[in-house]
Amino acid sequence: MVSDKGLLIVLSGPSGVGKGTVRKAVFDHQETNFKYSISMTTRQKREGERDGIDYFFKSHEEFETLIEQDKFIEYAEYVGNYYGTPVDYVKDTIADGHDVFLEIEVEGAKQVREKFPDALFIFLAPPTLAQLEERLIGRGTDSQEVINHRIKEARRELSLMNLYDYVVINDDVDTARQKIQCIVEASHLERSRVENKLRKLLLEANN
Ligand SMILES: Nc1ncnc2c1ncn2[C@@H]1O[C@H](COP(=O)(O)OP(=O)(O)OP(=O)(O)O)[C@@H](O)[C@H]1O
Ligand SMILES: Nc1nc2c(ncn2[C@@H]2O[C@H](COP(=O)(O)O)[C@@H](O)[C@H]2O)c(=O)[nH]1
Repeated sequence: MVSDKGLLIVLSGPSGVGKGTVRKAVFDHQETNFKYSISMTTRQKREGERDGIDYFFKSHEEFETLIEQDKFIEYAEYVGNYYGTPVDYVKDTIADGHDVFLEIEVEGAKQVREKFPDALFIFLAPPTLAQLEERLIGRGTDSQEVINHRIKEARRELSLMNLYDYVVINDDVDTARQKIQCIVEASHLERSRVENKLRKLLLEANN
């Protein structure tokens, strides 16, 4: 029985689609049981980003040592940098009964699927590629060269959205937020239903 455990929620989608924006809207909107797993990365800190809040910023060497020590649930190289999800935080937080949100790219999500088949996989898609590029430009955090590289990755990532349990189009932040909340709620209800059925079957088998 796993009913006292939290749900692992994986939110993927191309860079700039709005994963962070929508996730913050979900967290701000309701009293949640959600926790956000802060990733580790070797990417340079952007203006305004804080270590331990946006990411845990690591050197290349530090990250590779953590890989050797098996400290990640998943990790991937994306546009020249490593990104990874710390294993201890996720396992402990789920065990404490909290739902944990991961915001990760698709290669990492595939690794999570292998290790946590019961996790919930949601793909956030842009209305169009042109709007995705506009969002990346509008965010003002990356050079045009990096944006071009991210858009190239986005084409590949969009071709893999069928691997996810749900696809939500982020045309409007509040609508996307509501859809994600409904999906999470429905997943909890479904999990309770299956667990109740299992419990009943076990009771019957023991009598
Ligand atoms: N529905 C939307 N309509 C218009 N702009 C949006 C929408 N959602 C997010 N944005 C804007 O798009 C930009 C990228 O959003 P955000 O940083 O949340 O993307 P992300 O998917 O988390 O990116 P990354 O994966 O690179 O961290 C931001 O400037 C944000 O304000
Ligand atoms: N596989 C993982 N991908 C991650 C993780 N943390 C973030 N990301 C994804 O990387 C890209 C780029 O992020 P940015 O902050 O440089 O814009 C984006 O798609 C993120 O979702 C992680 O732990 N593992």
